[in-house]
Amino acid sequence: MTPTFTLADGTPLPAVGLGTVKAHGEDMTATVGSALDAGYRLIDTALRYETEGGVGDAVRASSVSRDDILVTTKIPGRHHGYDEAKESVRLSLANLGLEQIDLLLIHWPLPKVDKYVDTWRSMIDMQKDGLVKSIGVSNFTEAHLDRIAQETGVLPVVNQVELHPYFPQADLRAYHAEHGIVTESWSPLGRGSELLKLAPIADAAAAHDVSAGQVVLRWHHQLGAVPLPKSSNPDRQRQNLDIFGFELTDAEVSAISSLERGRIWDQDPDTYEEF
Ligand SMILES: NC(=O)C1=CN([C@@H]2O[C@H](COP(=O)(O)OP(=O)(O)OC[C@H]3O[C@@H](n4cnc5c(N)ncnc54)[C@H](OP(=O)(O)O)[C@@H]3O)[C@@H](O)[C@H]2O)C=CC1
Ligand SMILES: O=C(O)C(=O)[C@@H](O)[C@H](O)C(=O)CO
Repeated sequence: MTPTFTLADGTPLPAVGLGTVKAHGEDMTATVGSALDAGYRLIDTALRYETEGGVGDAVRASSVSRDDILVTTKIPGRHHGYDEAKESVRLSLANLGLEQIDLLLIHWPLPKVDKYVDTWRSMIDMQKDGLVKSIGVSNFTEAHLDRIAQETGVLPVVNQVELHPYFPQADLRAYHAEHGIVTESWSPLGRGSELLKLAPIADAAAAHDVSAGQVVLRWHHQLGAVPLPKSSNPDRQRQNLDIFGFELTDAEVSAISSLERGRIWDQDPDTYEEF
């Protein structure tokens, strides 16, 4: 069984989840189905990915109990605002074919649009109404988190952010730890880039007789973050979940963190917009 973190609202969150940004032509129902068979219990989707249908089909078809699966989805920029957020959830529930969203996130803060506080208020109310179990955010900076805390008194239980060896996010992780927010890592493998071939990662893989991908995902775990690797390949899915049988040394963790050079895609949450 995959270990879990406990969210501030008491919900257990699996320590690794499956990302579902779709490769061209991919059958997401098959991808999520094989992941559930492999032991994944946390599935990350978004209205914007257009993969909610495949995720929901796989969850409903699976022999794994619905209660044991945690489905995350996200409110896109086009649905920021109090009423718009409710419409977003109505669409997501219909796409997923599920009664409740387990973890709902604001996908990006879009500070220039300046509606993320209203969106957050709507999510607080939807949680009270039982449409949504846990509420969190994605791509929020410390300033965005401070603002929703000040204006609503409610902190997110999760902040899902870009995090990989090129961008370890030490300051934001420290803020999260101080405020009881669990860090989720998006693009945890740097999208399977040349990053996986770099010396500190390849050396640790050889030392522990595991793959480079497993080393990077274990590095996330030892930083206290929950990686959401995407793979449609059943062998890599199993490998990406199998990171709890070895431990990186402090020196290996530091060497991997020292690869830091910044965001890969130049998506600064203060300025980046997508709808
Ligand atoms: N909140 C946000 O703003 C964002 C959230 N996300 C979420 O994070 C998830 C993961 O991020 P993503 O950008 O997909 O990138 P990842 O870092 O997860 O990389 C995915 C790529 O790596 C390959 N891969 C998977 N496992 C391995 C392995 N062990 N060794 C080598 N290559 C591997 C995959 O190919 P293959 O399928 O063939 O295995 C795929 O091409 C997304 O799917 C999405 O759910 C992503 C971006 C932004
Ligand atoms: O995949 C996501 O969740 C996103 O927010 C995307 O915008 C992602 O960052 C991307 O692919 C941008 O090119």
